Amino acid sequence: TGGEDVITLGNSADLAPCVCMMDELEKHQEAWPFLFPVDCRRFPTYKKIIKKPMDFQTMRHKLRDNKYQSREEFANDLRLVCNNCETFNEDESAVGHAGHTIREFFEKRWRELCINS
Ligand SMILES: Cn1cc(C(=O)NCCN)ccc1=O
Repeated sequence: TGGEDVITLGNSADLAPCVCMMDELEKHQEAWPFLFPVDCRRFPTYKKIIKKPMDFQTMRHKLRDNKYQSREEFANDLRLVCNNCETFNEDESAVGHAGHTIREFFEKRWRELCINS
């Protein structure tokens, strides 16, 4: 009755770095394999092999709908996109190479956005 301690949850941090990163990811030259969910009609085995599909459109919708409780949840969805890509594609394939490029871009830029915010 008013005496309860207010517990502040550190993970409801400002999501501004996520919006900025989402903009940059969608514009990236190597984003093309990840802009929309993988088409399971073109790749019938995808849903069986990849248990948790993720893509940039889905991430953008989660941001819009306030589904991310923290920056880390957002970062982990991007890492899921890249891990799924490595599972399903050869490193030397066009899609596989794009996944490595997007991951390297993300990790470097994410540090810059989060440290200076
Ligand atoms: C992420 N990913 C994308 C594709 C693809 O071909 N996307 C269509 C682009 N127009 C294939 C396999 C895969 O893991």
